[in-house]
Amino acid sequence: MNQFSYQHGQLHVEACASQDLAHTYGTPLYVYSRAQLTHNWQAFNQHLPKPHRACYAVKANGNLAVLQVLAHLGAGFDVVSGGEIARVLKAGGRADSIVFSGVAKSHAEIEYALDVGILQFNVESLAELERINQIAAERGTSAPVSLRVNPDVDAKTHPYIATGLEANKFGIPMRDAVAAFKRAHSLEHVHVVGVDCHIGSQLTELAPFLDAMDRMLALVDELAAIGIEIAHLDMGGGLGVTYDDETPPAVADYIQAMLAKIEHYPQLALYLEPGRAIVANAGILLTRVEYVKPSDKKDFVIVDAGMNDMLRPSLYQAFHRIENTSTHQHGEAQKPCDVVGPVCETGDFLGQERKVKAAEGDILAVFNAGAYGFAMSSNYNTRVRPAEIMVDGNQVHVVRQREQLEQLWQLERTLEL
Ligand SMILES: Cc1ncc(COP(=O)(O)O)c(C=O)c1O
Ligand SMILES: N[C@@H](CCCC[NH3+])C(=O)O
Repeated sequence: MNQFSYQHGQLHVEACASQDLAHTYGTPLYVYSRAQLTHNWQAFNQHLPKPHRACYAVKANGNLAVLQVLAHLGAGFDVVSGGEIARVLKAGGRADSIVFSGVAKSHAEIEYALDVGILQFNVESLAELERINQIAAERGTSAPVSLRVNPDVDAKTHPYIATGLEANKFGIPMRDAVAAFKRAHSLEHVHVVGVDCHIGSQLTELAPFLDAMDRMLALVDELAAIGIEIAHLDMGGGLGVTYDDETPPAVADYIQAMLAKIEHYPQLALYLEPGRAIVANAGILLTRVEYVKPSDKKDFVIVDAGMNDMLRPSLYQAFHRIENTSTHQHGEAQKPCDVVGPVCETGDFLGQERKVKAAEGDILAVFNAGAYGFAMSSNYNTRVRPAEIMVDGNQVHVVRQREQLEQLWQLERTLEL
């Protein structure tokens, strides 16, 4: 029997395999599935025939093996730093498939992106536009730019991951958009290829996407009327996944609804930047129970993964399903428990008020951990970050070694006062 399967749309690791993996590779441990990653990618790709395209948002999970799988499948990439460009290239991704987002692109990052020849800059302000033009001029070249416009649409998601409201720092306000495009059109060393927006992450309804698209298309019409032709309409990422009981639209419905809107725009290529929807359910986090500390109202299940390994629950009060993979633990606990980590913060928890029955040494699985899991990990509390492995059929590959405490300590010792 295959030890790795997909149940309820999520990577499922047989109990004995979880124990083996935890034993062999140590905990905390991120486990990714190549098959699920491939499946998720295909769901996007099959509905986006050329010239449309999906550019995977590297920030969700920048593991080189993950990027390599996607590069082999012909993915484009959405990046937000020079480091992410370097990773994509290292993993075999094509420079001319990269869109570069982010509000604070530095001189060095713009130079690097121009030198490797990316597909487009998603420009977030007039000041950035001028900087790109100047750097392109110094290099005797012209930069492909798409202007990120803030459509002022409520994405109905957690406020920290809503990006398309006027109050957010992202993009150029819609009322300034036409003037910004005129300016871009007039500059000698940039050429306008597109218009872009990204309204937020973990969206579970279609309406905000379509609302934003209507506003973007009205802008495309307005620009056409003054002779500025737009080739790429980049609608960003944001499609949500089921962590608990959310019911986000299916990928096919989401894409088809968008393509229907541009039916009468034969010149437009639709670009999407999915992150979470590609990797979230392709990953789990395995963690070992260190102690169980009873108290009157609830128990604390203290595990070896903390907020430095998996920040989402602490930062967004995000829900991740947690299961005990140890076979002797059947049924639900009598009392609710908080699954908490080793970090010295009260907000260091993976789950609260759960009914996880657990004992010291058990291995718990935290589901849907493939997106913004390892990617947001840190060395807080001078803790080492976990290893990452990828299962490919019944084969297991270590795709990032666990950091070693000795190395971390060594680094500390080399720091000079
Ligand atoms: C510009 C941009 N594109 C794409 C994404 C990916 O979003 P998601 O992982 O929700 O698909 C993000 C993150 O929210 C983003 O800021
Ligand atoms: N880090 C967020 C998603 C934000 C993506 C960046 N715009 C999360 O874990 O849900």
